[in-house]
Amino acid sequence: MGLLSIILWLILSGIIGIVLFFTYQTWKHGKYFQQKNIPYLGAGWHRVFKFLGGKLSLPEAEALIYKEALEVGKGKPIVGFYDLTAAKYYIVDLDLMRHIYVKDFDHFVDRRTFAPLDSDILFKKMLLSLEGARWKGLRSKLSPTFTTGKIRRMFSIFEKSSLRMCDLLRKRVGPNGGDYDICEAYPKYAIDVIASSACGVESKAFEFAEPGGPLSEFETMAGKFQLQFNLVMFLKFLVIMILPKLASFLGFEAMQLEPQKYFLSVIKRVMEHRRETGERHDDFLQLMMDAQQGLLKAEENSKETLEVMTGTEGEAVENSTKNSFSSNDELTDEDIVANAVMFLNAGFDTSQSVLIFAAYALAKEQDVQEKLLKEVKSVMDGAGGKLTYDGVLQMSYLDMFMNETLRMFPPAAKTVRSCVKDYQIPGTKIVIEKGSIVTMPVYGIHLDSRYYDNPEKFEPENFLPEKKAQRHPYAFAAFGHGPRNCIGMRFALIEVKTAIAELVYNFKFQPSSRTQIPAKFGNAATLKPINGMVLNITPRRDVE
Ligand code: HEM
Repeated sequence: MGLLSIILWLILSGIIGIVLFFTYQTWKHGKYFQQKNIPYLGAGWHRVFKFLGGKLSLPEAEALIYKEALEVGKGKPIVGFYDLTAAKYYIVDLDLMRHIYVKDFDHFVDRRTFAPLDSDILFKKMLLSLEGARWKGLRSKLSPTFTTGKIRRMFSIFEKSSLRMCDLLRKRVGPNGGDYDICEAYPKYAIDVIASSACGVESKAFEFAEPGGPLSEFETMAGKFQLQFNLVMFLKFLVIMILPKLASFLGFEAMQLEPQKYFLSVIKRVMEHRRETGERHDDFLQLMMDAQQGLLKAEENSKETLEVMTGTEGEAVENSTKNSFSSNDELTDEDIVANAVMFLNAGFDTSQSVLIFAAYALAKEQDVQEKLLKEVKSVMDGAGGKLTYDGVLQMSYLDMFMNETLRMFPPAAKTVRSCVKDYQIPGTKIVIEKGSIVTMPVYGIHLDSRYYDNPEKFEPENFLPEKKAQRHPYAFAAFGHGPRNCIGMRFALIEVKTAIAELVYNFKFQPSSRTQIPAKFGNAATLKPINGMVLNITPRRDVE
């Protein structure tokens, strides 16, 4: 037998081995759910092949899983499913979600565990990936930095960056307007805001804005964190999830090492400079440095800090849950740097995603844009054309508009929890065992006609106070819920509202002949259009 034949046999045996492995796992998990009398969705090979063949984007796959889960579940609150890495409980009932997110949170403190790889130097210290008591300690330390008072002090950062973005748009479309791919401007805005507010540095994103020219170093490095799922990435993550030791041996990383090292050195330098000079700034880095010194102690028990910490407003959280957050852990310099990078990463990707689809919705729904303009103009004209923090809070239609954008285009299609102690589903005999993974759909419920009359239609009125009051509060989950929800929610909402208010005040958005309607999604980690977002944008003369 020649060498070529041996290689071919080895490859063939490998493929057969992999197919047999996944087939066995699919069957094994099916048995597991069958014994528990839980409907089983299987591994969804049709979805996997369509996704790998480019026929189904990640968000579309999520929407399909939800649809199939409702069909297979036939009214049951929970469905079993195997995602090629583990068996998962898929929750389709909003009351059960409330239990998992909030009421019985003590059983679901962690996200999905996957051992951080040796190469991920910062990842393992980030709030996003920490677990148990260490996560609780850090969440309690970071919560005072995300209250509205702190965000108000950062407003000048949003304002400055949004004006820079308007200047860029004017340059690109000229005085008479033209077609423009908004996917160039929004990452610049998002990185400019988050560089100043999280890392205490200027991103220079708007200074490096020659068409076709290089991006600033900061923007380039942040861009390297953005994941695009293709076959290679899919296989890499499969190995990281199933065989973390092999992944470490092969030098795989969940988060790219080059930008981790870059941001580590940039932020450490800023911290050293501040310590040497005593210079202070209104940003997260300063707040974390203050927390390290114990200077935020007085605020740790304020009502708003508790709301940020537990992700709840007016929702009952067990006292045991609240109390378990207290921690004497020191905040180290490494913790500060890791979490500044995490804010950068979490804020950069999600905010630009929301802004892209907000602009798309404005262009497509001209009546919505007119209503929004009316509100923005009345508030900003009253302040001499200036946007203020209080002005943004006054804009109730803008608030509804942003929520509707987040409903139809949530950057994260699902949330995940890991069960940390056995949990009996209320009213049933079903026990979710410790170590199991629980998935809560976001995109699916946002498009469910049981919760929204006309879910495919963009209608900010869905968020009128009376409509919200009639709806289950968990039918909207763009920021997740409960103590493990998005800690940056308040910050993110002001950030995107500021940008949209400035843009609507200064420009008219219309579809161009190159606008893809309906929008088609790509396979980035957060919701993104597949081929950019070209819109027709015209400066409004009456505000020049
Ligand atoms: C519109 C923008 C944003 C959206 C839609 C968003 C959405 C989310 C979602 C869905 C989660 C998971 C929640 C859960 O599991 O229940 C999350 C977690 C998180 N987000 Fe955001 N996010 C946004 C912006 C930001 C910003 C600007 C920051 C920081 C400055 C941030 C920091 C975080 C952190 C640290 C976590 C993990 C919290 C924890 O594990 O305790 N996010 N976000």
